[in-house]
Amino acid sequence: MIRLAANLSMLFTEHAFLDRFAAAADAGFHGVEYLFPYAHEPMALKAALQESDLRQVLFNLPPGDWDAGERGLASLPGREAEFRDAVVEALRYAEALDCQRVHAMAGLLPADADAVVRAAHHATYLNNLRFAANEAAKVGCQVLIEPINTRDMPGYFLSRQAQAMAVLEAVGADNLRLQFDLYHCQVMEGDLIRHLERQFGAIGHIQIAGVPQRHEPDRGEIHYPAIFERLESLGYAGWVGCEYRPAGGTRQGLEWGREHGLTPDAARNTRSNG
Ligand SMILES: O=C(O)C(=O)[C@@H](O)CO
Ligand SMILES: [Mg+2]
Repeated sequence: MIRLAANLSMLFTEHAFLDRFAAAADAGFHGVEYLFPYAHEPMALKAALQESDLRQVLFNLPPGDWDAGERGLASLPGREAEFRDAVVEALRYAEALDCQRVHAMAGLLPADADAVVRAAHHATYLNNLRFAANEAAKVGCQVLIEPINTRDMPGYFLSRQAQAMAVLEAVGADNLRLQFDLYHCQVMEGDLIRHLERQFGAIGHIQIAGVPQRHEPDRGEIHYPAIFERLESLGYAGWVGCEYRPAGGTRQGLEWGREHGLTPDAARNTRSNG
C-alpha cells in the first residue's frame, strides 16, 4: 500500500496553516509536507505534528526572495553564502521536526542565459549540492532535487529528468536523491512508468497531481492506478506527496484516496479513544 502525505501548502488551505495538520490527520493522512516551515517556530510545528500523530515528510530550503520571484538558490552563482545559510537553517528545522528530507530548489536562469551562463549555474549547482548533501548526512537527512516544468516556472534551471540524473551522478552522494514529481514529468516529457523504472533507485520522494490542471490525481490525463500498481510492484517504500490544488473543497476531493488507505476520521477516533 502506498503511503500518502498531504501537501499543506496546497491541501486544506480552507484552514489556517497550523490547523491544516489536524485537518490532514482527520482526513486519514499520516504524513505531511509543505513548501516552507520558516514562518513558524520549530516547536510550534512539532506540537502540531505531535497533536495529530503525523510525520513530517519533506519541506524546502529557504528559496531566496520568493515574493520577488526567486525560486531557490542552489544554482545561482554569487549566492553561495546565502545557500549555505539556507542549508543550515533547513537542517535546524529538519532535526527539530525529525524530518528526513529537504528539497533544495535550483533557482532560475536569466532569460538571456547563454551556454557560458548555463555552465556557471551547473558548476555552482554541483558545488552547492555537494555541500548540502555533506551537511545533511551529518544529521541523517536526504537532500532532494526536483525537475520542475518550465510552463509553470519559466526559466527554472532543473527541468528534465535526465538532467537531474546527470547531476545526481556527478555529485555522487548517497543522500542526494531525486524528488520525482509526476505532474512535472508529464508536462515536460510523459512516459511516466518508464521514467519511474529507470530512475527508481535514485528516488527519495514522489509527488502527484492531475495534469494539466494540477487538480486531484483522478482528474486529467494521468492514469494513477497504473502508476501506483507499478510503484507497489517495484517495492516503493517511501512517501507519495499529494501536491495538487483541489478543484473544490479538499475533503470532498479526497474520495480517490480511499482505496489507497485514506480513511477519514479513523485517526481522530483512535486519538480520542486514547
Ligand atoms: O512545485 C513543486 O512541485 C514542488 O515540489 C515545490 O517544492 C517547488 O515549488
Ligand atoms: Mg513537486
